[in-house]
Amino acid sequence: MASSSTVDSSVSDLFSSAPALQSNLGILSPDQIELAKILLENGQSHLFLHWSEPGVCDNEKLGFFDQIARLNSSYPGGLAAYIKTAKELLADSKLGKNPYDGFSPSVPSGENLTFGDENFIEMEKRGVVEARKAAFVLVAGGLGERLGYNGIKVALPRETTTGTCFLQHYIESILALQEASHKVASDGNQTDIPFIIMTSDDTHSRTQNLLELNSYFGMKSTQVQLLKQEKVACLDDNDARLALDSNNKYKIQTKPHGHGDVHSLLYSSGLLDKWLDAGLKWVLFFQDTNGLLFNAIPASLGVSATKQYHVNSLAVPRKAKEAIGGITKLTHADGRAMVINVEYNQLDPLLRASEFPDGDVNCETGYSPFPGNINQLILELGSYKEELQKTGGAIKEFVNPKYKDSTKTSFKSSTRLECMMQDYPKTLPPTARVGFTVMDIWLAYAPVKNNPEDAAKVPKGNPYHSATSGEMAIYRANSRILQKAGVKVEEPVKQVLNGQEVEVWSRITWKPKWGMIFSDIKTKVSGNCDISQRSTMAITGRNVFIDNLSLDGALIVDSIDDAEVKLGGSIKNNGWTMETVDYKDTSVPEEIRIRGFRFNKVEQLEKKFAQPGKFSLED
Ligand SMILES: O=c1ccn([C@@H]2O[C@H](COP(=O)(O)OP(=O)(O)O[C@H]3OC[C@@H](O)[C@H](O)[C@H]3O)[C@@H](O)[C@H]2O)c(=O)[nH]1
Ligand SMILES: [Mg+2]
Repeated sequence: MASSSTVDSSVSDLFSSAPALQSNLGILSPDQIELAKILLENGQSHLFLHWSEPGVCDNEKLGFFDQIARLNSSYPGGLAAYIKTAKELLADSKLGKNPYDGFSPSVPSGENLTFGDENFIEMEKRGVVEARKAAFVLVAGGLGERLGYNGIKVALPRETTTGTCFLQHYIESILALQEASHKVASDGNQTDIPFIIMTSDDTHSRTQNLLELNSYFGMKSTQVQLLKQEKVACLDDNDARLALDSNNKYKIQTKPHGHGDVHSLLYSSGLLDKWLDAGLKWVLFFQDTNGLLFNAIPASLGVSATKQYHVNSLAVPRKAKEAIGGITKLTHADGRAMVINVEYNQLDPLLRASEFPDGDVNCETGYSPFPGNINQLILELGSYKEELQKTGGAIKEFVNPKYKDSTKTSFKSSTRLECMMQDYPKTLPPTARVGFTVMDIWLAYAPVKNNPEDAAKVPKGNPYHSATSGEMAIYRANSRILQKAGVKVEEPVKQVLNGQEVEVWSRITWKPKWGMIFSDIKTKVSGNCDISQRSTMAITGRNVFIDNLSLDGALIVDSIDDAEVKLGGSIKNNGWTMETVDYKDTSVPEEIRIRGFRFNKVEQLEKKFAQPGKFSLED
């Protein structure tokens, strides 16, 4: 037939552009030949230039196509779509095209929450009611290059008073919310809150091991699910020619695609339908190392529910030039408008190119007028699924090549497309309800991103985002929350640790099940209580009540749920002192030395209540 012979001749034309591949067609399966066609049709014949004759390196050749098959299936639209988008974005980048062309930025207005006031307390209660209809998604595929820690970030201690790691704290927080939510549920719905963790080849097996070694920190193993993101192909030039690995010419170089992958992974996992069927309503996304995050979750979920937001981003006041994105209203000349994160490296040029000639600077409040994105997103499940059905979970991408010179014709090293989860709203229709919720930094945001050396160089007044500041922020938040609940917690002292000046507050910690929301915490505190600055207090039990307690030293209390324990009276001991440690001192474990201090447990009152009943400290 005429038509099939045309096809055949165009196919053989295609393969004649890569003779080394053509001579190897006999070792390839029909599927592999299809993949080869896709590559050739998209300008990738250079990949086969060095291929040896059949019989030599055949296993490597099959391995090459295994990798191509993975790269093709893990990207929405496959490699053809990846290469096409790459060509377009590289051309725009070469022209220096502004990604926000036609849009002018302005300061958006959002919901402001003040910890402890009536509205905040109401929002928290509403959030607890909603929590049993939520699923949590942690993006933890990043290497944490800025921190430079050798392990996975979620295994780092959130604080070293108890040594609880981030992942344990997140799981215990979700379980505490689940339990609190089931308690107030009127419909008898007692489903478990799903917890999804996005990993990558860099973090997957270590995350899995951490969970298994610790029995999932108390969660059912079926409640937790890991979704691994794949890396994407690197690009060598403006024609989007895929880059070969310099050590193995049968392998494509790959790099991470960014946290935006979480949307296509969720979409292709089939979980969204499952969740809708189970009556879920919210998907909450969060990042690997914010130890304060769950202080902000209940109230902001309450805001989402009250305002019926399809998208709610959590934000905090932002210092100019701080490495967090700015939430910005972008209005197009044609009338379109959206409220979206502008990433920290793009905010200054965008502002300078419009009505903000000074760029990214603080205003009279001492903060940038643009709220800082902490990348905690609450999405309404129904509209989320509808949107992903249209996009397949694809998120607007960007490319950031480092050019060799101003001709922008070659790169210093290969580049790749990237995407960010907070760019999800970019494709939403104008009818979507997109909002954001601003909270105090001390309450809601203390990420661990910077290594000690870089943290010490952060401009004065800007947050360090280090292991030191991350831990100190936990003590500050807990101290302030107890102050607000009526405890006289002594004011902090200033100390320099690993070259960073921080406030050192009393080392107060508790388990999420002790107090998840402020109204619960208030029921756990009564009478005249005071805690001195040099004190340590760790509560790991649930029904523990602080009542007329005066603490000057260290107090560690654990109890079973059926034990009701009163912490009262005057407790004084030598306590735990803080010893400074230099981050360069490799005789100290890495997770400790990056903090710049460790505890010397000189003396403490340690109590464990393992029997049901009512007790006080004297028992
Ligand atoms: O490919 C990736 C990259 C990153 N990640 C995860 O995404 C999270 C954020 O990664 P990074 O810490 O590198 O992000 P950045 O600090 O560059 O910026 C991010 O957090 C601060 C916000 O203000 C920014 O808007 C947001 O992009 C981490 O939990 C990381 O593990 C992935 O899961 N996969
Ligand atoms: Mg990053």
